[in-house]
Amino acid sequence: MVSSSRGGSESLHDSVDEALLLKRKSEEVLFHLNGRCIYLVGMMGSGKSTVGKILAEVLGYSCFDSDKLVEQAVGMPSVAQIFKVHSEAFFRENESSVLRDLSSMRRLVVATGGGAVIRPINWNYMKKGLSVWLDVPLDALAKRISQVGTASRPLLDQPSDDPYTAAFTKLSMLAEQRGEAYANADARVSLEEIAAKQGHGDVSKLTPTDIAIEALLKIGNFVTEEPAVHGQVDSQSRKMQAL
Ligand SMILES: Nc1ncnc2c1ncn2[C@@H]1O[C@H](COP(=O)(O)OP(=O)(O)O)[C@@H](O)[C@H]1O
Ligand SMILES: O=C(O)C1=C[C@@H](OP(=O)(O)O)[C@@H](O)[C@H](O)C1
Ligand SMILES: [Mg+2]
Repeated sequence: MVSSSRGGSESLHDSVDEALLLKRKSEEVLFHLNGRCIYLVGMMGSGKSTVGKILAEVLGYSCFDSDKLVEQAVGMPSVAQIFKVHSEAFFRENESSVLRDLSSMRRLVVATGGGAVIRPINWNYMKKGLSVWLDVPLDALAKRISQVGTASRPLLDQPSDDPYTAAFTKLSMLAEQRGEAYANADARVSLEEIAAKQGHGDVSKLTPTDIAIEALLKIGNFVTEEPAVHGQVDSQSRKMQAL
């Protein structure tokens, strides 16, 4: 579990509170999910792989990272190498095959690659489950990526004296090209909204656990508002049963 940066007993209480909140929220959504998979979408560096692991753990789901599955399928150690030896188009074909295979499975959290949203066929696969967009301001993405480096992200990997500005410029171009593609997701988790709710407005203070809690909240809103799914009881029927 990722704890906040505060120290001593305050930090311990925060961690316990977060863990309890995560558990409670996951129990609330599990019934309505009825085994459906969760697909995390969002730009490079938005935290899909990191938050995916937390969500899978609390939901008792398995976590898969589509980039890793493409590496396995192709038999190469990194996405960067696949782009270099083959091409982006080859990577995208394999990414779609991986998403197709995953779409017939249940109880998975899938951290997709940032570009998975651009192919309509991938949405056919992801719509078998529930998709969640991690919406992170470009400035925060560029800061994260310039800290960890771009070696594993070939679309951002250009030599530069100013890694932050280089990442920011390229991410802005990609965001423009991808337009509204991320907004096809069933639920949106906005880091700006979470930071505003916490009263500080600083997205860099949000832990992956904060984001996972918000994701469960948004998933909960989606699943309780959708029409009843076959074999499931909708929220109205549950209220009636409780009377
Ligand atoms: N909430 C967060 N705050 C700070 N750094 C984060 C947060 N979430 C993820 N990171 C870091 O940002 C980088 C990108 O995260 P990752 O989960 O790999 O994103 P994605 O899979 O969306 O590209 C990683 O180094 C990760 O440790
Ligand atoms: O946005 C993209 O087009 C890409 C995102 C990467 O995944 P992450 O979003 O996990 O970094 C990876 O699939 C590849 O480098 C291309
Ligand atoms: Mg990732």
